[in-house]
Amino acid sequence: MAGRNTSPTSIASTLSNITVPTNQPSEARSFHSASPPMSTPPTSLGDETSILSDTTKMDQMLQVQEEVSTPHVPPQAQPAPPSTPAVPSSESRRPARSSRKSVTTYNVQILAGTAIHTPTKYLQKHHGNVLHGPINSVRQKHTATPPKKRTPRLKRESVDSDDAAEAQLATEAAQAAQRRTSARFDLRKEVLRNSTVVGEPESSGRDTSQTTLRRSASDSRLGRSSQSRLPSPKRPRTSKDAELAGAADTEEEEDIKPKKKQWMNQGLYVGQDRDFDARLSESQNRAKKRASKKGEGTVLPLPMFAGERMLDAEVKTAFRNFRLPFDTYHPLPRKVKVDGWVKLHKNRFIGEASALWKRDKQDSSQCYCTPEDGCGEACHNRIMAYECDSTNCRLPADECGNRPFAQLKQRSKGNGYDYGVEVLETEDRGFGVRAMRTFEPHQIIVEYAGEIITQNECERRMKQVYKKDKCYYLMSFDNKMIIDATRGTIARFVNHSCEPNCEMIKWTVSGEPRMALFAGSRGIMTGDELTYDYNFDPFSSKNIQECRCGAKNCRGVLGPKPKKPPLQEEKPTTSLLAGAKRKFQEVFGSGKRSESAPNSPKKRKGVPYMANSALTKLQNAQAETTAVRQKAEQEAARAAAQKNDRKNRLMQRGASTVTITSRRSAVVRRGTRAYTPNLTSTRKTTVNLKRSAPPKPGALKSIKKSLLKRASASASAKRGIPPNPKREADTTPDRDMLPSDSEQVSASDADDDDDDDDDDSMAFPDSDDEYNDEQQEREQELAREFAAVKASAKKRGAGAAMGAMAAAAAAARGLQKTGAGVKKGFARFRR
Ligand SMILES: C[S@@+](CC[C@H](N)C(=O)[O-])C[C@H]1O[C@@H](n2cnc3c(N)ncnc32)[C@H](O)[C@@H]1O
Repeated sequence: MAGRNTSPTSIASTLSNITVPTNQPSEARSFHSASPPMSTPPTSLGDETSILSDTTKMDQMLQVQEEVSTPHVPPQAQPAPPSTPAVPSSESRRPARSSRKSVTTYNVQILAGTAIHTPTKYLQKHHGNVLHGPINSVRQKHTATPPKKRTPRLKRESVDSDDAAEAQLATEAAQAAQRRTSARFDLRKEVLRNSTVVGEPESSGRDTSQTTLRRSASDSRLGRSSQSRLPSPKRPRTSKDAELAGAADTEEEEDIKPKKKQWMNQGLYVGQDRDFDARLSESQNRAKKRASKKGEGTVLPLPMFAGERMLDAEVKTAFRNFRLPFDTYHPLPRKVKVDGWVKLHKNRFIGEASALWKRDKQDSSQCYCTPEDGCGEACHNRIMAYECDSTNCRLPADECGNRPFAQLKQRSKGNGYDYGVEVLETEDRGFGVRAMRTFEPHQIIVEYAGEIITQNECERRMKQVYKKDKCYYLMSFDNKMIIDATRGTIARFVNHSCEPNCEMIKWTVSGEPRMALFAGSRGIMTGDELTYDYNFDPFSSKNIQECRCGAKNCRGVLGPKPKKPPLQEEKPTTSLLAGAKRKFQEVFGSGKRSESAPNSPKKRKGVPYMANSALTKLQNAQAETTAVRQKAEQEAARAAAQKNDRKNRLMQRGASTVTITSRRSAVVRRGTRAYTPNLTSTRKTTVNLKRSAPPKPGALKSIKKSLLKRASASASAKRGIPPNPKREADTTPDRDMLPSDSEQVSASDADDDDDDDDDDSMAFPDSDDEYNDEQQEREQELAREFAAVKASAKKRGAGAAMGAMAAAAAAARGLQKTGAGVKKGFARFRR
C-alpha cells in the first residue's frame, strides 16, 4: 500500500474507493498534506494524465496555493529524479508516514473479488507480452527491445511509472483488458499482416492498425483469407517472425478451407407423390407445369399434397394415415451389405430360353383407348398385363397410364429415395426389403429380374451349381421358364407374408416377359417391409418351412396348409374330367378368373419355384394333380349348385321336356332351317351331349366348334345383325356330330343325366354369352389342346397326365395361376 500513497486519483478510482479518515482533521490533511486524500492506483487505462504526471494534481494545487500565500518561500529542493527519494518541499505538507498509514483504504474491486491477483511468476511465464516486475527493469527491457505494437498503451505506462507495484497492477489491468479484447486480437493481427501485404509498414503503429482494421472490417472472411495467403515479398522475416507467421498461416489454412455449402436434397416430402410425370424429364415436367399454370386463377394453391388428398374422392387415399417420411424419422439409414449377391438390373436369357420364348410367343395385345380413357382400368392391354407402347397403343406416352415398366425405368434414373427400396435385416427371416418412399395402390415397385432359364437348365443348376447352397432364388415365370435371381435385382429379398402388401405379377413388355412387384390395394407407406404371398409349394414335407410373417391369419407355413390325404387315392378319370370341366367353365365365363375383379389386370402371379434335384417328373405331376383336384372340387360344387337351380326352375315351370335354353334350341334348329331373326321358338329341343363312349380325338373339337359358331350366330341375331350366308353355311354342324332324335330325352332322363354331369357331361352356362371371334379362337385352341392332352393322358398315365393337362390349361389361358397347375417354389431351404 505504500506505493499507493503517491499515486494520483482519477474519477474512476474515486468512485471505486472509500476512504475512512481517522485521527487527522480533514482540513489539515487537505491543506497540509502533500499526499492526496485518496490514494489508489489508476484503474482506468484512459486516465493517462494521472499516470503520466510526476506530481499529483493535489500537489500542483497546493503548490499554486502556497505560491499565492507565501511567495517568498523559496523552493527548498527541486523535484528529485524518479530514482531518488523525493525531498519534501515542506515538512508541514508531507504527513508523517505513520499518519498516512492510519488512513485505511478499501478497494471495492478487491472487496468484490473482481480485482486480478495473478502471481507475477505465472504472468511472466504465460503472458510474455505483458510487462512484469519493477518498473525500472521493465523500462530497461523496453529501451533494449523495440516497442511492441500490440501493447502500445502498456508500454507508455510502464515507461512513465516509477512504482514497481503500480506497474504490476497496471499490468494486471492491461491483462484484463487484453483478455476482454482477445477476440478482436486475432483479427487485428491479421489486419496488420494484410497491411504488410499491401505494402504498409508494419511499424506504423496502433493508429495505422486501427485504421486498417476499420477499413477491412467489412471484408468477408473468405476474401481476407485468400489475400493473406499471398506471399509478402516486402516483409523481412526474422526466424521468430517466420515461425509465428507459419503457425498463423497453418491456422489460417485450417480456417480457410473453403466451406462447401451443404444443400439438403431430400426433404419432408420425399417419397410423397407429387405432380410429376415419371416418363418425362425434369425440364419437360416443368414445361408441362408451366403450361398448365397459364390457365390458373389467382386463388392461393391448396396445401401441397394434403390438399390433393383431402379433396380426393377415393376414401382409401383420402384418409391415409400420415407418417413422417422415412429419411426424416429413420435414425440411421445404413446400407446392408449382402455377400454373394451379384446385381443384375434386367433379365438375361440363358441358353435355349430365348429361343423357347420366341418360339412360344404367339399372343399379342392391342388397346384402342382414347385420350379420355388414358389407358385406365378398362384398357385391354392393362387387363391382359401387357405394357402399352407405340406398337400396341395409339396414345402418346404422356397420355397413357399403362406403362409401369417405363415408369420404373425413369424412376431408377433418380436417386435412391426415388427408386424407393432398400435391403433390411429382419430379426428372424434373414434379409428383407423395405420401402423408402410411399407407393400408390397397384403402383410398380421393383422388377424381379435375373437370369431366365429353361427347366432343364434349372435342374442342372440345382444339381451342379447350387448343390451346396441353402438359398435359391428361383421364380416360376412362364410355362417352361424360370427366373433365377441368384444374380438379380433386390426383389429377390422380398419375404413372404400370409397377409401381404404387394403382389408379384408377370407382364409382357415389348414382347418380352417381365415380372415385377406391385403395391397391393392398400398402397405402401414409407418404412413398410414389402411382402407378397409366395404360395410356396414345398413338394415334400421335409421342405416345409415355418412362416414367421406375424400376420393374424398366418397359415403357419410358407405356402398352403397341407390338408388333403395322399394323391394315390385320386381316381385318374375323375380328375381328368373334373379338370376338363374346370377349363371349359373358365372359357365360358364361370371360371375363377371371371369372378375376380373384372377391371383388374389379368394377374399372372409369380410363384416361387423350388426345383429340387431330388424331385422327379412324376412328383411334379402329382403336385399339379393335387392342385387340379382341389380346383375341380370347387368347380363341382359350383356346378351342383347350378344344376339344382336349373331343376328348381324346371319344377316351377312344370315342363315335361328338358329345355336347356330357348337360345340353344334355336341354335340347333337354325342349322337345319332358314334363319329367322325372331327367335321366339316354341319348339323345345333337348340337347344332351352325353355319349355312351368317349369321343374320338377331334370329335369333341368339332362338336364344340359348331356349337360355338351357332351360339355366336344367335348372339348376332339377338343384336339384330343380319346373318352372314357364308357363316351360316359354316355353322351347319356335321350331321354325325349333331344329337340325333334318339338322343333327345325326357325331362326325367335329362335330370338323371344332369346328375352325371360331374362325370362326363359338359357343363354349358345358361347365360346368354356373346361370343366374338377372339373368344372363338381361344376356345378352339383350348379344345384342340384338351384333345391332345387327353390323348397323352391315356398314354402316360394319370399323374403325369394331370400335370400335362394343367399345364396345357394354363398355357391355353396364357395364365399362370397361383398354386394351380404350375410348378412353383421359391427357394431358400434352411435345413
Ligand atoms: C427368396 S428368400 C427371401 C430373402 C431371404 N429372407 C434372404 O435372407 O435371402 C426366401 C426365404 O426367406 C425366408 N422367409 C421369407 N419369408 C419368410 C417368412 N414369412 N417366415 C419365415 N421365413 C421366411 C425363408 O427362409 C425363405 O426360404
